[in-house]
Amino acid sequence: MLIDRFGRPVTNLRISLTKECNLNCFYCHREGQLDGERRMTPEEIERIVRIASRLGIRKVKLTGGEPTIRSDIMEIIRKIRPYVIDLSLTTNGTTLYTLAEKLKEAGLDRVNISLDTLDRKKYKMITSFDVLDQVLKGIRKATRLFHPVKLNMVVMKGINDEEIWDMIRFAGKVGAILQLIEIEVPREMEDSQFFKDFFYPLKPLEEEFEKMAVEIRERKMHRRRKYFLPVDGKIVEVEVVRSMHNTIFCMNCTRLRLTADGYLKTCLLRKDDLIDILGPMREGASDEELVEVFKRAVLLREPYWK
Ligand SMILES: Nc1nc2c(ncn2[C@@H]2O[C@H](COP(=O)(O)OP(=O)(O)OP(=O)(O)O)[C@@H](O)[C@H]2O)c(=O)[nH]1
Ligand code: SF4
Ligand code: SF4
Repeated sequence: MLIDRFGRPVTNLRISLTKECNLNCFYCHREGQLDGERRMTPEEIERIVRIASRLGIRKVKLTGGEPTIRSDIMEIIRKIRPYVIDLSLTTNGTTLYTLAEKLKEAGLDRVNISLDTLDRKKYKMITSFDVLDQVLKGIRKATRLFHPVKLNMVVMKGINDEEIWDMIRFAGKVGAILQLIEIEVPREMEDSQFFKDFFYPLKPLEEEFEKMAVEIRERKMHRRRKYFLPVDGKIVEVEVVRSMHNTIFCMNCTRLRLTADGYLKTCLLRKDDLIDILGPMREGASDEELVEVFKRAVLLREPYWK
């Protein structure tokens, strides 16, 4: 197993399949990617995942941009399936209505779907596209096929903070877990107008959850807390993703990232941490040499907030 200088094991790989997206959310961080031209093929992704699995990384998350806009998405899933024990995908949900069954057949275990609002006008304002109905249909289909399905709500002051309880009820109705996500920015953006305008702290809400939850669980990863809340005669699972200035979150970060253009990346919020793995691979590096590339990336890892 790979363990970094801070004693953190690396057990997950987040693979961005493309930085392109069919939506245009105004807060999007595109997984912190730069504008590279290269793109990994399914065979190259498979080889990287195979080597990662040898090193104890058995959980893989496919992300973007929007990962399902790649026409070879099913091939990628089929190819990496044998090396992985938890294969998940984070999507904006726009394609799920048509693709969910095929994703399942290809071997995907579960999906996380972005959904910031249930209001059609607001959805369009946030994403620039009037496709809320299409996404809701996709969510309903996904909940019939995958367990669990998580809904990702980025909470933004003055935009959707008043909808949190409606979203909790909606998650309960469709049988999904709701993830409430605090806006996160790198240090250099903390004084930005964007952060000042939209940051909505989730701590007070967590205190409310603590009082009413019938059960609270803490995940190993990021030590994120999950609250089981009694709402409308159901128990709804709500997970809180609160990363800004959260040293405990970063000390329990077990992820390595792989950008769509083939660089290992150690942290969502850093820009100085890219280690090229696709380049050496295309120049004929052996598996052993690629293991060394992984080890170099792991050496660079450090908690962002510490
Ligand atoms: N700072 C930070 N934020 C993260 C990290 N992982 C996820 N997030 C935030 O959480 C959001 C949702 O992440 P997802 O891609 O759905 O995955 P996840 O919830 O972390 O993963 P699972 O719980 O395993 O499904 C992301 O858009 C980020 O805002 C991380 O390692 N660091
Ligand atoms: S759906 Fe996700 S990747 Fe696409 S623009 Fe919105 S936040 Fe970014
Ligand atoms: S170190 Fe912290 S900010 Fe960076 S990816 Fe891990 S949890 Fe996120």
